[in-house]
Amino acid sequence: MERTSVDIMGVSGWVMLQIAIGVLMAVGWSYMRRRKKVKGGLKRYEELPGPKEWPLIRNLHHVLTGPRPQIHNMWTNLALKHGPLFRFRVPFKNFVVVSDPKLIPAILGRPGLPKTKMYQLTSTLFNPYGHDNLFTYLNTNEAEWKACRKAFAKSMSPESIRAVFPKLRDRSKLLCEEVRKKRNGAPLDVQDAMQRLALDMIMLAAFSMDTQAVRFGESVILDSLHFCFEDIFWRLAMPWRRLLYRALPWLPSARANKGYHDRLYAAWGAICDHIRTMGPYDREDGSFSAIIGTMTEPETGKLWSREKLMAHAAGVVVAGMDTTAHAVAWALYCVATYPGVQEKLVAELEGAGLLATPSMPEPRDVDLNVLHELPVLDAIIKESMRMFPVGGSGIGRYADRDIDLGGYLIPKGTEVAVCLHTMHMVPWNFPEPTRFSLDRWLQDSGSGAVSQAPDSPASRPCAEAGQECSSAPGASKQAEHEQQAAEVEQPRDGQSGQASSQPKHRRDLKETRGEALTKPYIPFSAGPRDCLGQRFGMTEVLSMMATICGRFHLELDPQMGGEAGVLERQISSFTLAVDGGLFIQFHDRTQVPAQQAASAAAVPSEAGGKAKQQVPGSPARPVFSMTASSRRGDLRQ
Ligand code: HEM
Repeated sequence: MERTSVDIMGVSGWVMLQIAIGVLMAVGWSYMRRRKKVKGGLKRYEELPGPKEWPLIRNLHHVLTGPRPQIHNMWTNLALKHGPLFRFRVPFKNFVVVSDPKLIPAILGRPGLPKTKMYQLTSTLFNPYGHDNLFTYLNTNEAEWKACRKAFAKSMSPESIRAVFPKLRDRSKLLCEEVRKKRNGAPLDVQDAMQRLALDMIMLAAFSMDTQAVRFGESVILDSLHFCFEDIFWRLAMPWRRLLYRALPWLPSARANKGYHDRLYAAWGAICDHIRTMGPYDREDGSFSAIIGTMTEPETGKLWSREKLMAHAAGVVVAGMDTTAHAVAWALYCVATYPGVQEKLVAELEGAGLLATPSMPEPRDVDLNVLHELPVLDAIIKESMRMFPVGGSGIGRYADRDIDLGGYLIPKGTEVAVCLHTMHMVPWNFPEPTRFSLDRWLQDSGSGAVSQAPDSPASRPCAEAGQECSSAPGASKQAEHEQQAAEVEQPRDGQSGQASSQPKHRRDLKETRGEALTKPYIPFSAGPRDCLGQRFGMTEVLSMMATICGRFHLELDPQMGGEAGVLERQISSFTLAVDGGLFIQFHDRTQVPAQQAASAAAVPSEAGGKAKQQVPGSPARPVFSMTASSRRGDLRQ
């Protein structure tokens, strides 16, 4: 058949014209839509600064390069290049990364943004039934999150902490005895040792259960947790892994995977049984067991099911153990590594009667009041949590609607990351951010005595929020309960028109809270989803540090390769950690050689600065460790 001149490859000119018009209309519609959205003066997401994209994979190469997952460093380095608000895209996911404190209220405040779905990936750690817990609920408007947050907050009150404090202190002393007996002077993996101590502490405080992990025997919870954490990361990298295990359950790795998960769930189950057998509980009992053991379903009034109890009990153990352990491990690293820091701390502990010496092998017991009077220790912990925030790689939120962030229109569906490491390590938030400096947190009265600077970046947010969280573990925190309750009961956006009906102190809290949210120092996050256990966690960290540093002189083990070696081996895991272990030598102060004691007594005027050089090639010592990576070996088989 003869074709007309406008026939192209068998398609008539008329059809071609219609397609062309269709394409033009689609382009025009999308252009108009964008124009309409950016009408309010907002710029488009695509206009945000950000790293150069490659075809198809976009920015994925940034994640895939490098020997270890160091998401925190990646975000910080990109922020240094592209500024406090930048875009980052991988196939099928758009991110925006924020390190401008002024933008935090829109993300972490109220109404703020919900947590990203990534949090729910961790639910396999807590129970096999898919129940959520405080950590994995995505939205602050979920009734269950509100009820749990309000109820659990009671167990973190100053009175509850005071009641369990002797147990916490005695457990730190037990760890010190074990190390003295078994590993004096030998390299100790402080990540492992502090996980053992933090596990014992949370189990004793929350459930009155004694896991005796500090005895350095086998720990089912720690071993299984390490494996199950790793499984989550492997599932992210290889989403088909779970299906493969289901399809081929006889594979050795599938069997190992199931075995570790089963053992973990059995351990959580044992906690639930213990909670139930300890009941019935007194109405006045503020312990975590009592609170969680009496939680009921709002519809039926029945006690929580065992499965749900398991999700929440496990959630508190996991959230409270790994974070505290790594916070202490990093603080010990700072004491052992940065010049002048240990000497300043020793002088302070000696002044408070907390230093062991050959003539006084058992120093005074740490108590809550004395912990409050140790500004140098407090500053060390704060500075260490600034440079090494354990929730380092980020607080993940999700734009559930189009939002205005810093004058840019962030489209619905974008992942919004507030990386704590980036917040703390960029010069627009902290001058000379890579320098470890206690002076950020201390003021000198002129007489040589130091105290906490009243407007230090840490004290401001807590004091203003009425929390006194990180600096005053034993202080009276009047109205805290009401505040915690107010947080979950009242919206904080000031839009609801309910403000005038609230009691005055609640309104004050609400007003100051907004400002506190714009502070750059947020190791415990900020806003309604900030850390539930921060008061308890800081009490643990302070008492562990005072007890350990009062009894041991610390030295970073030469195998770590000094500061550079440690920084190179950092990994963004559930918490910011050191791959392969963080080895520090613990030298008993009651037997410190004379020459070391003399150097410890010399207090330099300025603590901080660059790390000491380690002596290479020191003699090999027995290594006391059950490091994450040695456990990881199983998984790679
Ligand atoms: C020094 C120790 C600790 C640090 C640095 C820390 C840090 C954090 C951070 C950054 C978050 C926010 C996580 C996110 O949104 O992605 C968080 C949440 C949480 N933390 Fe902690 N934490 C510590 C100790 C504890 C302790 C001891 C407990 C319990 C006893 C605890 C329980 C929780 C819970 C339940 C949440 C979730 C709260 C919610 O979403 O409503 N934490 N923590």
